Amino acid sequence: MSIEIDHVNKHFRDFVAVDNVSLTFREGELTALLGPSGSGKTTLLRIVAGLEQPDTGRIRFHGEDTTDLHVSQRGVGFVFQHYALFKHMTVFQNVAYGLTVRPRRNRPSKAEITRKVMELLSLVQLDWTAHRYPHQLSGGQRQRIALARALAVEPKVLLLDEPFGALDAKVRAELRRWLRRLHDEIHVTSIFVTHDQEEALEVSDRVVVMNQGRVEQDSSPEEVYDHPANPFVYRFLGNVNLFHARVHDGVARIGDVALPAPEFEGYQNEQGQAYVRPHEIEVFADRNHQGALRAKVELVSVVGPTVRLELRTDNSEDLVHAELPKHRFRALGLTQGGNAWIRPIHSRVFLPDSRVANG
Ligand SMILES: Nc1ncnc2c1ncn2[C@@H]1O[C@H](COP(=O)(O)OP(=O)(O)OP(=O)(O)O)[C@@H](O)[C@H]1O
Repeated sequence: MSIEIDHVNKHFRDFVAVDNVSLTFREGELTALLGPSGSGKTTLLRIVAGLEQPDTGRIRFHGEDTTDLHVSQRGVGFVFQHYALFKHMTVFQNVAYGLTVRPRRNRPSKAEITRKVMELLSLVQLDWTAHRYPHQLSGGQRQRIALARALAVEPKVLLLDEPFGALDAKVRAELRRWLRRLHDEIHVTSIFVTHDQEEALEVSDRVVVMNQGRVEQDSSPEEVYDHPANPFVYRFLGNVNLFHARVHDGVARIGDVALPAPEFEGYQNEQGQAYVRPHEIEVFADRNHQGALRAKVELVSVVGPTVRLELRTDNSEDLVHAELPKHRFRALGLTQGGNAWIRPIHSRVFLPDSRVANG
């Protein structure tokens, strides 16, 4: 079931929560809606679900206009961050709930419900918890049961709003890999709201980046990370260093370093900003590298196999963040408080009016 959001607007008093958004979610795809708090992700998801009405614009499921359909008629399944299971019901009863409350004529037989619930519980790998109560499960297990419950009614569309938001980092990471594998099995069109860029990049087929109610970028996870559409997306998807750059005839110059910027072929002497990720900064222990800038190592932090450095160049107020493998750091013999030489090896330049190119 594909979903189409067509020129949707939503205001709360004079606050614009969703600003003229048009998106198409393809059948069977898992899409992440990614953005900072307050960017309108949840509001958009609620509009798709039918829990909220848009001021203007239409929602279509598989080409059919559902804008005025009640939530119960849209065939959507939900999992929310705090989607509490019914405490007084066992896991089995929770998952069976959506089927047992159906009117008699649509209700499957008892045997059929049992078969279906057990099938779903084994899909989420929790069939052994069928007779437990929610308080006897971990947070991660509860969210998997919430997902099984959402799937029990065979939704055409699955909507997940920060489903792992309340869990600790390790469980979160495990569950998102699990969700990816599960989605590969069931292929239901799914929209997943998150403000965690790593989660979005790892789980989804497609990432929609939102900011202030608008869509900033709509592409594959690789594209969003490797080719951010604008400075907002660049900053939102991880740490970044900014350098002044002069763009001239397909070349971006950061100090004495010249980096190819073929998209700026034909541009003359434009001033822009070069965005350089910490792992795109080369670090040396000596000065014999063309164009390298001298910097003082202000902070060294070791994070597992990676070393993060904070450096200050002679003529910059801003710190430069660099990241390198621990073995490389050791081989260089750098020390906190000592000198280093740094050189950007890749950048993406944005001109002040947001004209874009790769370096
Ligand atoms: N019912 C409401 N009444 C008034 N303002 C609302 C209402 N619902 C949402 N908003 C506002 O609309 C904006 C967008 O909210 P929304 O929940 O969609 O953002 P979000 O991107 O999902 O953020 P978060 O990640 O914090 O949940 C917020 O500023 C919020 O305060």
